[in-house]
Amino acid sequence: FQPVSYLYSPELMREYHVALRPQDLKPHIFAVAEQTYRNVQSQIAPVNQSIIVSGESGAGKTWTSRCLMKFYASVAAPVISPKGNETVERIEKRVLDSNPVMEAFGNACTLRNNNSSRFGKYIQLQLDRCHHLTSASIRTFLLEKTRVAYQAPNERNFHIFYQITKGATAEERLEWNLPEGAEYRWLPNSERNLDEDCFEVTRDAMFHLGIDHSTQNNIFKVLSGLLHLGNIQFSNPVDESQPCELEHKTKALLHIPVEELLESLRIRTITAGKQQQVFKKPCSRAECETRRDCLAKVIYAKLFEWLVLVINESIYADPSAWTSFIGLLDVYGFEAFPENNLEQLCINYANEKLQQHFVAHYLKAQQTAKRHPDEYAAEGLQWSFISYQDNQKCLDLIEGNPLSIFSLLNEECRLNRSSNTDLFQTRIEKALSNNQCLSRNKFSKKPNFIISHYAGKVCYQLAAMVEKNKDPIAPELVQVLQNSKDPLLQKLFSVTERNQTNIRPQNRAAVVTVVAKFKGSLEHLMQILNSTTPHYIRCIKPNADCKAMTFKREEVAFQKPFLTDSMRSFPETLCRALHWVFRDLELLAKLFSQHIFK
Ligand SMILES: Nc1ncnc2c1ncn2[C@@H]1O[C@H](COP(=O)(O)OP(=O)(O)OP(=O)(O)O)[C@@H](O)[C@H]1O
Repeated sequence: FQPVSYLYSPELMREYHVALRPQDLKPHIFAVAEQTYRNVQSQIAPVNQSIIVSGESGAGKTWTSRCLMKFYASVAAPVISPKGNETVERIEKRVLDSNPVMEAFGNACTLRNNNSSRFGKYIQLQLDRCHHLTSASIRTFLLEKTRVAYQAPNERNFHIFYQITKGATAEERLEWNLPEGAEYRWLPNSERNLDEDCFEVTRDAMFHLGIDHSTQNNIFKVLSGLLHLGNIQFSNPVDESQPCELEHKTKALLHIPVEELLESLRIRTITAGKQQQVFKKPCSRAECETRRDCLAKVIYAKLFEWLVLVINESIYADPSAWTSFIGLLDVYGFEAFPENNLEQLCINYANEKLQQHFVAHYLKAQQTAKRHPDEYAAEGLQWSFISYQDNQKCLDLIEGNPLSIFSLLNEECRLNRSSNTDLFQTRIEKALSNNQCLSRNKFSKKPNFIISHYAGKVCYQLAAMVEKNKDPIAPELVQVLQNSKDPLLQKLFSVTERNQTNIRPQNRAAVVTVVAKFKGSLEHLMQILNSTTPHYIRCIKPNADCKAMTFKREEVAFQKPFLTDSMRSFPETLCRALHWVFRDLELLAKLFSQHIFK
């Protein structure tokens, strides 16, 4: 939590790059980076490489990924600039510039980390025949879009909202409708100033990536519109047949006439009967709020998706221009909050998958090491048995066929059952009770289930989980966005985009659920990872309070990367010994400091 500049300096990069045997130097992420690069150069199959950066929230995954990108931008930089074109930034600069933009829009201050990535990222650095960086591509996973409209206590919205409200010039404030000192409900804890609030860095990077000033202006105006949308508050009408009232008057937002906007938020259109008759029904206050939040989330998610597309266009090259790649994976770490829902289930599922990948690779590496088979045989251990047992059980519970949490969640969505969570809890328990990874917090009144993950137990709340999985958007809301006169919104919600949004089906046609989409994209990622030579970097957080130069042994020991439940029994003697030595030392240290000195 304190930059140590020489640790990541260009000189040190060079030292690892030119070393005869980088592994003989001090352990460093540059040693891993250099080994990975040499693997590509050696051309031994599989030539393509991946570095999987893992660790809990705030441990340093994003920081490490940034350093790795800088390393390759330095050691694999192309010798000449592309076609001598001075107006285009060099590829390595554009690749590095993707970081501040993605972080401004996709990171936020959470309880665990001031700069927490709220999305997963896989970046492929593509190299030509001479192993020079020619291009790159970025794939993102599941942005936590709920954060736009809801921020947990003591957390913040995405950084970009603070950047525009703090960094806009007087003229821009006028143009973007962001008066000085105005208050926004969706901008909590804005009095906290973070390094991540720097607007200039984001703007410069956007410009280098080809997002001109006028498009930037448009983006920031839309973001300001979202902040104003969050200030719209509804109250119950005196006459229930009337739409909800507004607590304060509101002006036109997002280039949508105010009447049109309010109608879409407060009145539901129902099409029913054989003749497809259209009825209009005022929404309850809670429904109005849900629709308002939904509108903000769908806009922000589309904007983020579009930004990734623009960045990709800026760093893209035709596949004929490159021959190999190094992939860097930086996904959100394992999460266990006091309240967990669908977002955490997906994040932890991703981590479970990666852990399985790690365990499989680690075991394979051990298996191929000459001396090992006898050792295992002596202990009566079988490979196939050890590899996956706990991990696989947990994955079976989450995504297995035919019955799993995911399949039951999808079934609830398909049958449009979302309100009775008690019944859903019973259904889960009935269907999956034979899986030892499943349990329940019996002391909690709220319907829930507990999954015993490789990294620990997590209790998930069932309330709203089915609805989140459906992620529906009312057709009226899409329509209002399609009718907006805002050029960016027109682009994001062009009529052809219609099919890609989960418009709430009038009939019960299947919706593509969040978990189905997430599972699909993760499986695709695993296929890519499985076709590469993997390398792992495990980040360890020195203390949970993010304090500079503070190293808490107990907290560090708890993050031990190897001794997960499935690994504890393997290879038994070694792991058991290590595990107990570690624990005994901790215990002794504690006893020593607490009692003996006293
Ligand atoms: N090598 C380092 N040197 C100094 N500070 C560091 C280092 N690595 C991480 N940090 C500090 O820790 C903070 C958290 O790191 P980072 O954002 O990379 O965590 P993360 O693992 O990506 O977390 P999340 O899963 O929440 O996204 C950084 O903002 C920085 O202050």
